[in-house]
Amino acid sequence: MTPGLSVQNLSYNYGARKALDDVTFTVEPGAFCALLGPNGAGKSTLFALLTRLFTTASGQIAIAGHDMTTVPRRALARMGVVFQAQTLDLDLTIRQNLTYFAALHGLSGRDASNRIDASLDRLAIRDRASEKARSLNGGHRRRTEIARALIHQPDVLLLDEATVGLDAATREAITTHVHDLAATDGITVLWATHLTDEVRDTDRLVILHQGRIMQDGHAGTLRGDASLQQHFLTLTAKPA
Ligand SMILES: Nc1ncnc2c1ncn2[C@@H]1O[C@H](COP(=O)(O)OP(=O)(O)OP(=O)(O)O)[C@@H](O)[C@H]1O
Repeated sequence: MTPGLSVQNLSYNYGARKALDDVTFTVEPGAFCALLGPNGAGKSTLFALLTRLFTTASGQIAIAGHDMTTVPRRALARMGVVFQAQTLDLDLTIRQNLTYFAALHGLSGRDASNRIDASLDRLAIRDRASEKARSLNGGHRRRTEIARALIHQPDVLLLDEATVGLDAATREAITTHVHDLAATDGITVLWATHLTDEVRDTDRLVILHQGRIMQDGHAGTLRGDASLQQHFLTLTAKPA
């Protein structure tokens, strides 16, 4: 079966600093994969490579079977992205934000508006569609960004620290929404975080530390009898 996401032997340096060192993992279609790493692990660098903000001659990336180096437009077309930094136009309504994004993907008219409605429904925020983004709280802004990332019906959804700055209840709600996108809609999800409470035992888990993959498997199996928090701290603890 073609993986939803495939990363093979990916390395990246900032000058002399190695940010990613021979990173290899694949995510099966429709799986929720948590990419867990402390600050500086290399998650943002990996996202920059996955979204082609950066390119590297070292290693391969494929999105739903499309190679990022040889057919980048096809690969990018199959991907939805939610970046760490907020990217809505606060002076536009939710619907206007999504319509603008749809147009960038060549979608307009009834097709665009049907897809926008479906995406807003998926994140349970259609009733807020005519409000300006500025009037929404952080959780609803994030939901809008996730809805926007779904308009072109991607196979793979990448989220980089999507819950940053949100309170515990809102983090839980967003995490649940995104788990549902994998479980119900069959979207392959890569969820980058440094927060162990966002990872469920049934999730696929890739632990990244200092640019290298430390562990890759089922979260529940990897943590064993320890809490994931304890397990993660033991793996990534810096020597005093
Ligand atoms: N522009 C840059 N120049 C030099 N080094 C950098 C640059 N950007 C990142 N790094 C270094 O590369 C490593 C990986 O950084 P990266 O931002 O990818 O990690 P991260 O896991 O996303 O961390 P965070 O959660 O803090 O964003 C770190 O050691 C960081 O200091």
